[in-house]
Amino acid sequence: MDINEKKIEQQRVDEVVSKLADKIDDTQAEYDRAHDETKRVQQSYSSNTSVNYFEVDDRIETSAELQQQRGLVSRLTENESILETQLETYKQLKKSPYFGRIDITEPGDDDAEKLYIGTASFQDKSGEFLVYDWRAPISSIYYNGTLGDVEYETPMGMQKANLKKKRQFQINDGEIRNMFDTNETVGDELLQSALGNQNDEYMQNIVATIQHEQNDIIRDTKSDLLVVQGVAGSGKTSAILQRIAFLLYHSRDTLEADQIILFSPNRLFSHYISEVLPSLGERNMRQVTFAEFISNRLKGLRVQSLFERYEVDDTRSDAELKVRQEKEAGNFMDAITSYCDQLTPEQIEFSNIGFNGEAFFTKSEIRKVFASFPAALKTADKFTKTKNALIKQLRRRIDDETSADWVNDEIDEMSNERYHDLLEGKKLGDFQDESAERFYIARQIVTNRLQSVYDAIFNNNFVDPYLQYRDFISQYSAFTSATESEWAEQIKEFMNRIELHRIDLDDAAPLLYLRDYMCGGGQNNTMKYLFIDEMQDYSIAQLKYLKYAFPQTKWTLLGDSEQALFKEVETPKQLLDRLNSSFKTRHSRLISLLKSYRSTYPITTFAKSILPNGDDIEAFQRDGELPELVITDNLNESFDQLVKVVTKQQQEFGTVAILVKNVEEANQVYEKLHSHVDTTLLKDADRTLPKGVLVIPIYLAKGLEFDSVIAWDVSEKNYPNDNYTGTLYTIFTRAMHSLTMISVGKVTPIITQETLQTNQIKIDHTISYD
Ligand SMILES: Nc1ncnc2c1ncn2[C@@H]1O[C@H](COP(=O)(O)OP(=O)(O)OP(=O)(O)O)[C@@H](O)[C@H]1O
Repeated sequence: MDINEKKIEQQRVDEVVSKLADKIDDTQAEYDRAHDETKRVQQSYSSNTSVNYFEVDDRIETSAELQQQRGLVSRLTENESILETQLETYKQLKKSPYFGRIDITEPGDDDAEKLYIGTASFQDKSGEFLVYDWRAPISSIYYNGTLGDVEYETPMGMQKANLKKKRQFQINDGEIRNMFDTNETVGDELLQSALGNQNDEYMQNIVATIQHEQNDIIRDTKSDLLVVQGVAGSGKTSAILQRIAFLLYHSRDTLEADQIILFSPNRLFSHYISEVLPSLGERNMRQVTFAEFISNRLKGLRVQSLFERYEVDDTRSDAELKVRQEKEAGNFMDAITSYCDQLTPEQIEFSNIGFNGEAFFTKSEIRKVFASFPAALKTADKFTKTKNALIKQLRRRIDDETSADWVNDEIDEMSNERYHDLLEGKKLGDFQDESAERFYIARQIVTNRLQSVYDAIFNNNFVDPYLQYRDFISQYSAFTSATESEWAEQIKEFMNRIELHRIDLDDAAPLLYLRDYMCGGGQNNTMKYLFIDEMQDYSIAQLKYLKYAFPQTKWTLLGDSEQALFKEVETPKQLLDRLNSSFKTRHSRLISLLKSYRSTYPITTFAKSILPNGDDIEAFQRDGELPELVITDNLNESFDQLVKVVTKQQQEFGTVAILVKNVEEANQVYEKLHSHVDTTLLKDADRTLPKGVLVIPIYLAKGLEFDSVIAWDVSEKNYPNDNYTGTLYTIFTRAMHSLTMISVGKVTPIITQETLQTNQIKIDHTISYD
């Protein structure tokens, strides 16, 4: 490109950077002022709380004043945090103000307008946009349009324009490192350079290089159910994160970050992606793993995690697997719905509500209340009415108790502070006289004492969901592929686990659904968007439960049917058919991503060769070494080779991940390795991903990537059949730059002779790195 052109662009960058510097100074001053103000109010707030509370009037006035002050402090803090975010955004922009430029003409106007696009928008004092946010409607031209006539969507409808030029920049610390004009979505040069970098502790945002098909996912605002089937490394996770940032911008008046929930595969992954949204000036959405979410709702029970389940999967009997398959199907959940709809009072497993070791409400009292409502009402409505009736009875008993001696004694001995706390929210004039106030306080005391009874009613603890689930299964079992005795055995096991306060993953979603649907609870109506990454790891029953739990959400499901661990690979079509028959949504859309960006060309080419439909996957053209396969005669030799490979890889790469099948293997490899090389063994509970040499069971490495991957023991013994294709594929595709496989003896049949002969990999029997 013309040297002069680059000079002109650098001048513009300098101007923008200088204006940003001014803006940073102004915002910093404003922030400092806001901070001082908050501090001042907070100080006067704490001195106000120490006034004396002896006189009734004073007491009540203080309470009202305090509330007002609390409101003021929270408004000031909010203002302060807005300024802080702005400051952070301007500082980021100053380093790299933009990455793209588009020159467009509007219909009827021949003068081309130059628009610069960056991670956030920036206006000068006159209000002129020096940088457009990448999410602004007009910026979509940068991602979608090729030169010529283009259209972009605005709140007022589609607009036309003519795209004259598209230019890309790489700007670091205010210096243009690279710039070129392109007609593509985003030219390969920039992408090459982004992908050539070494792996980082945190995932990076990709806004400068978003690809056309990824842009479709990011900017979709119409679908209620958006399903993305994307091959490994195709940018699914990246796309969801930029999508969240886009939605927060697009619906900024109506959508908050905590109305978005992302179900992620594991905690390491949560940490790995945690910086993407802040780097775009947005707050993180809520993030949770499915096991965490379920455990929260089943307090008191230890829910089996997906990892624990993988660990015991090999030991499951056929009967267990058959029953499990039934429990994971959509039909099972549908049957729960009908079962609950038809329950009679006699069939419901009520239990006593206790207090101080005695029954406060007996189950027969509760059943009687329940049965008093019209049979035609929905079961959940009858539950709500039952709860209201019980709460009414509880209130009456509270009123009766307020004049008890113990209550009077407690008031007399109460400190002023406590008295004041109990008066919280009351205003001057709310009480007629002192005895009314005393009655109010007495009521508060008894209410607090009986809080556990109230909680038990509120939380539906007057029904035993486990016995109810057992009853449901005993009715359901007759109509399934498993025999009644097979079911009976599983129910027994289920009840045994409950005794030990444990529950298997496949029982958790149906049990919760039964409890919540029957009692009419467990729904979150404020959440607006739900994202599920690695959707292939969810059963339809689990998805159905989430659909019930978040009825008002739009769904984005992402996954790769080929990366299903420890089960046969399901074709995308099969997976989608299952989803479609369960999610009867009005606007659903399927987007397929077939291009893989993460790994080098040779790694992707090899990895896809083990898949039945691998030919559909397109490898991004990035050079690298051929994957290497080391075959040894025995375990000891394999460990020796492992040490050599690790030592060599370490010289070149920041992270070397040894990916293994399960915890047992992880321990074994770690034990052998750590005396030779500094090694970290990663466990389920780990939340951060260190650099260096790591040993990780594959299910913990889902969604992650590493500079160099060593696939441990890819032998026939370890991966005997097609059930492991998805597992191996997931392992291979974690590698960004280098992949080495070590096999103790004969290689797994998943890597076929044909693959081995087609010269896409380097095979060594005994390799030496001397
Ligand atoms: N448009 C892009 N620009 C730059 N980098 C990209 C782009 N798309 C994807 N990448 C990079 O490719 C790698 C894989 O992306 P990501 O993890 O989002 O893929 P994925 O489909 O979720 O993968 P998997 O299913 O294998 O976990 C990441 O390093 C990501 O930064």
